[in-house]
Amino acid sequence: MIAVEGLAVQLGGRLVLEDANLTVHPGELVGLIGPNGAGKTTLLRTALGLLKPVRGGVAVSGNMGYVPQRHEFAWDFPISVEDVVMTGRSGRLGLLRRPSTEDWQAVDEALERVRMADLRTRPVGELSGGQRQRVLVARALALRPAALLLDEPFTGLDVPTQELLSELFLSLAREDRAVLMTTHDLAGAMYGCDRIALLNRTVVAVGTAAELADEDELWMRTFGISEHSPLLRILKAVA
Ligand SMILES: Nc1ncnc2c1ncn2[C@@H]1O[C@H](COP(=O)(O)OP(=O)(O)OP(=O)(O)O)[C@@H](O)[C@H]1O
Repeated sequence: MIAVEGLAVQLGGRLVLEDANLTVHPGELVGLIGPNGAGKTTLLRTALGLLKPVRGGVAVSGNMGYVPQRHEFAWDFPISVEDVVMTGRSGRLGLLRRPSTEDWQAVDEALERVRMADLRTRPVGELSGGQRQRVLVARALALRPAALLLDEPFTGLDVPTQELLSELFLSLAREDRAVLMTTHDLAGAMYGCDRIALLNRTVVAVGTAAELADEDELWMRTFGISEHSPLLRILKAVA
């Protein structure tokens, strides 16, 4: 479970998150959405222990896997798919220890899970955007996490690839993991997630697509859009 409780985080002398509350249960995929600067990355970085809250906190039961934005990874580094996934075990490995049979088993499992086993010896620089995203997910899965944090996994991907990944994330959740994903693809999140959390300095609302689709005021306030925004119609269509 991922439990965000009364979370307040200050950056550069300014409160960027204030009294944020959100629970992600094992088995569910929750989409964290909000405008630029809403505090999505700040919330994830706090969950990872990289930022210290001024109040409240984020509690995670069990191992946590983190999938960073694709552009944060050095794809031109000459390294194979399986070696990148093995770096997900490095917390366990220590810097110098050789991978054990159990480490390789975990890597094999993770590669199978994202359907990348046949490309395991391929240099990562030769992969497509969708394949790279799968590699990053496998790397996070290599630690066999109970919770998974995904930071904007759909950015720059075509619609069929987004849909395949969305199915993958949902099935990873169904295997009893708590999965929290940030995204700017609002329609995709409404369609593909179990619940949506609207964030703008705090968690403004949490609910299923059906529960949130008709809350025009809420969307207008959170995203600063007008009542004529096509987004409002799109949300109703996908809910
Ligand atoms: N190191 C920093 N120092 C001061 N302010 C920061 C710092 N990092 C982020 N901020 C501010 O914190 C707020 C939240 O930023 P954050 O990156 O969490 O938003 P986000 O929702 O992830 O945005 P985006 O959708 O653009 O990625 C923003 O107003 C941002 O300017």
